Amino acid sequence: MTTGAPTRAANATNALALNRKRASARAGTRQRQRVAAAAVATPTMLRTKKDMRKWAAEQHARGARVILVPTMGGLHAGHLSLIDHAASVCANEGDAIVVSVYVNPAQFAPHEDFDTYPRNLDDDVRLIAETKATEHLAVFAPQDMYADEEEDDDNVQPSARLAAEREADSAMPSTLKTHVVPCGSLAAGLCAESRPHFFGGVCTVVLKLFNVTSADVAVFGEKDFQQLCIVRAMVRHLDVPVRVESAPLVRDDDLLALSSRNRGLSEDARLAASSSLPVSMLSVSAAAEADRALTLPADAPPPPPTWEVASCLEARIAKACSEAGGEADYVTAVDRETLQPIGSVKGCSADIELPDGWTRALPEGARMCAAVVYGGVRLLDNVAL
Ligand SMILES: Nc1ncnc2c1ncn2[C@@H]1O[C@H](COP(=O)(O)OP(=O)(O)OP(=O)(O)O)[C@@H](O)[C@H]1O
Ligand SMILES: CC(C)(CO)[C@@H](O)C(=O)[O-]
Ligand code: BAL
Repeated sequence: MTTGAPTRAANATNALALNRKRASARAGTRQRQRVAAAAVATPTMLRTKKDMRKWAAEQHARGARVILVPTMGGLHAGHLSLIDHAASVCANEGDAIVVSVYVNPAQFAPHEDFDTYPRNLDDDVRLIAETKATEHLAVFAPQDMYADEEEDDDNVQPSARLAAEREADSAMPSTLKTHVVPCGSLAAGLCAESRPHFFGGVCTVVLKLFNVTSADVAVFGEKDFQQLCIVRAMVRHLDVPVRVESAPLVRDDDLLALSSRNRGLSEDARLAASSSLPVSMLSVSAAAEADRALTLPADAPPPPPTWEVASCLEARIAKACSEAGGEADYVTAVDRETLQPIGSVKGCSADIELPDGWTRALPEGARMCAAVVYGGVRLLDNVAL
């Protein structure tokens, strides 16, 4: 950045400090809730769709709502913040929370990390139990997610059933003939470009989870911003009777967005990632916030065109990441509702000279989204602009 750099740097530092303060306040809230609910029992384990449906029916029969927190396991404080959000923001007294733990084969391409994705159900259940989020807490870790119940009736030999479950749990099952594939611009760019199969797999399993859990409310994290937008759209377009709630992105102490895949980073890759991706993202976010508050003299030059500002910010983040050894899959400023890019298709130089207050050219509701690969691990981040 060229002009006003000290102010922007100070703002970036403040934003980082604020982020840490918020994280610690959230941890404090969680701690208080744990103390308040210290007598709560361990969660109910549900391993089949049938058991899940029975538990949900029992909750509804006593007048409670079912709040679903879908995850793929490998739980960390980002996931726990969703459970906190479910308990402290979404739930009324007596409502039930079910956390699903399922590594969904349908959202992985054959060359992706399905086999090595972190799986440790015992640890996950322990962490969920420690939240003591509510008295009515369950873990749904299905062994028969893609089993076809029409075919899978009581006459099926146990060995055949086991084989079907293994298939369903280890690869995209050949029996799955119906998929939910989101179309349109929300599912056209960002992650969909390098993972074209991804959102079809996500929507298929999320709709199945909504149906099997009979969820009234479901909580998703803003860390997976495009996923959240696509799930919201699916619910609207297919009239799914579930209220979708979102919880803010949670960062680790080194500011990296918490993610199950972070545990695949080597020490060097972790340092490279944390020193470039979140720092550059939070800096541009802080710069945009500071510029909006800036009072410019009447004779100040007009800001450059929107596309140029957005492209320049993208280029600066991509440059910071690549200098640290990251490989940007995308760094794209989008409208937060439509996910339409607001930069230029061609992009621009990271070093372009721009006047004071220049990020004011950005439209309301712009969001910077990025996916960057460090040491073979693909990390997501996004910030408001
Ligand atoms: N750091 C985070 N802050 C807020 N929500 C998060 C965070 N990490 C994950 N979530 C949310 O948790 C839910 C389950 O995500 P998932 O189990 O895929 O975890 P993940 O850490 O995102 O894993 P991955 O490494 O595969 O991206 C999603 O709604 C996701 O947005
Ligand atoms: C929503 C989800 C649990 C579906 O498998 C997954 O995509 C995730 O963990 O974000
Ligand atoms: N949270 C994203 C899950 C995935 O990458 O498959």
